[in-house]
Amino acid sequence: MSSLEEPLGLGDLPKLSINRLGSFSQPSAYRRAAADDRNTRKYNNSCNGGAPMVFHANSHAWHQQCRQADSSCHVVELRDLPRKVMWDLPSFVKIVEVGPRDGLQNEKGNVPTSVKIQLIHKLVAAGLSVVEATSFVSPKWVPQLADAKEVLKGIQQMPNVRYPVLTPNLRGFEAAVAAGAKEIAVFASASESFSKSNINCTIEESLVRYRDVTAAAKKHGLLIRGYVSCVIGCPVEGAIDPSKVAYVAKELYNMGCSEISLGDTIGVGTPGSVVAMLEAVMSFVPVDKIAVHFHDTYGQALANILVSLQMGISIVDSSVSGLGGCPYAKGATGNVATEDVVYMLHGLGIETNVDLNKLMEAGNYISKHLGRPLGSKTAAALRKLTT
Ligand SMILES: CC(C)(COP(=O)([O-])OP(=O)([O-])OC[C@H]1O[C@@H](n2cnc3c(N)ncnc32)[C@H](O)[C@@H]1OP(=O)([O-])[O-])[C@@H](O)C(=O)NCCC(=O)NCCSC(=O)C[C@@](C)(O)CC(=O)[O-]
Repeated sequence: MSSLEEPLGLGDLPKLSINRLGSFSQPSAYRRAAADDRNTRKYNNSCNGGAPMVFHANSHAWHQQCRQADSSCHVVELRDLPRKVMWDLPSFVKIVEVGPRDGLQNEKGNVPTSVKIQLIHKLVAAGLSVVEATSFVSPKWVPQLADAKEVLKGIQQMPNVRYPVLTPNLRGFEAAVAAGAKEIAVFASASESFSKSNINCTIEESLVRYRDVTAAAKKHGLLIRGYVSCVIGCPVEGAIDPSKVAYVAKELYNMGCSEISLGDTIGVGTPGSVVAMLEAVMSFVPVDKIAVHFHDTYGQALANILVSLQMGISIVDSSVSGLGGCPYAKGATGNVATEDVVYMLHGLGIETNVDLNKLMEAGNYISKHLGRPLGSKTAAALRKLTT
C-alpha cells in the first residue's frame, strides 16, 4: 500500500486556523507535517470525530485553502486538542485473530481443510501473532470444525505465534494436545441460557469441567485462554448483570487462564454498557489480562473497542473480513473485522505489527472462497481506491 492510502496520523496534522475547527469534518483538510512526532501520533485523528481518513490526490485543493488560511488567521497547535480527548491509549494493541475458528464455525457451506490452513498461513504472514485455529468440540454440535485435527496438524506453526484452539471438555483437550496444540481456550458464559444452548450444561457445571481441563493444561505447560460469552446481553435472558460477568471471569482467571476474553456474543453493547461491564471485571482480573471480543451486529464494535482502550485494555479479538457468528446465539452476526480494527488503531498511532495490505489479501482470499463481498469497510474502501 502506498503511504497515501494509510490512515492519517496526528503527526500529519498541520497548524490550522481555529476558525476552521467548526467545519473540520472535511477529511481532506489535512496535510502531512514535516516532522513525524511519534509521541503525538498516539492521539491522532480524534479531532476528525475519530474517523480515520484516507489521504489521496483529490485533497490537493483543500490543502491549498488551508495554507492560505494559515497565513491569515490565528494559528493554534491542533495536535494538543486530541490529547485532551484521547487520553491514556495503549501504544501497542495485540490483536487476537479469531476468523478461522469463530468465523468459520458458522458457515453453512463446507470450507475445505486446505483453505482453512492457507487462511491461517496468510493471517500469520500479515503479522498476526495470535490466530485462533479451530475448536476440538463435538462434530455433532459444530460440524464445520470437524476437521480440527487435520487443520492443527496441517499448519506450519511459526515461532512466536500462538494458535489457541477451543476445548469444551477433557476429551477435546486430549485431542487438541495429540494434534500439537500449545494453547487451549475454555469458553464459559455469563448467561445460564446460553451456557445450556452452547455447551449443554449450567454455568457452574461448566466451571467444574473447566477446572479439570485447565488443571490438565497446566500439567502439560500449555497456555490457557478463557472466554466469557454474553457479557452484555443474551438472546434469551436480555441484559446481563455485570456482576455475573465478573464472577465467571474471576473463576476462569483463578483456575489459571492467562487471558480472559469478554465476548459480546450478540453485539448488543454500546460504550456505556461496555464501561460498566469492564469496570466490574477489572475488580477481579488485572486489566492487562483482559481481552475484548465484539460482534458488530449493531455497528457498535469499533466504538466499544475505543472505549475499552480508554479503560486500559490492550488485547482485542477480531475476525478477518468480519467473518463469524455463533451457531448457538440467534441473531449474532460477524465479529468486528480485523481490517477495520487495524485501520482505526493505526490511525490512532497505535502499533499492531499487522500489515494491512497483507491482511486484506487474507480477507480477499477467504471472501472469494466463500463467494461473498468483503466484510470489512476498510478493505472495501481501499479496494475502490486502488482498482
Ligand atoms: C460441550 C459438548 C461436547 C457437550 O455436548 P453433549 O452432547 O452434552 O456431550 P456428550 O458428552 O453427551 O457428547 C455428545 C457426543 O459428542 C462427542 N463429544 C463430546 N465431546 C467431544 C469433543 N470434545 N470432541 C469430539 N466429540 C465429542 C461424544 O463422544 C458424543 O458422541 P456420541 O457418543 O453421541 O457419538 C457440546 O455441547 C459442544 O461441543 N459444544 C460446543 C459448541 C460450540 O463450539 N459453540 C460455539 C463456540 S462460540 C462461543 O462459545 C462464543 C465465543 C467463544 O466465540 C465468544 C463470543 O463470541 O462471545
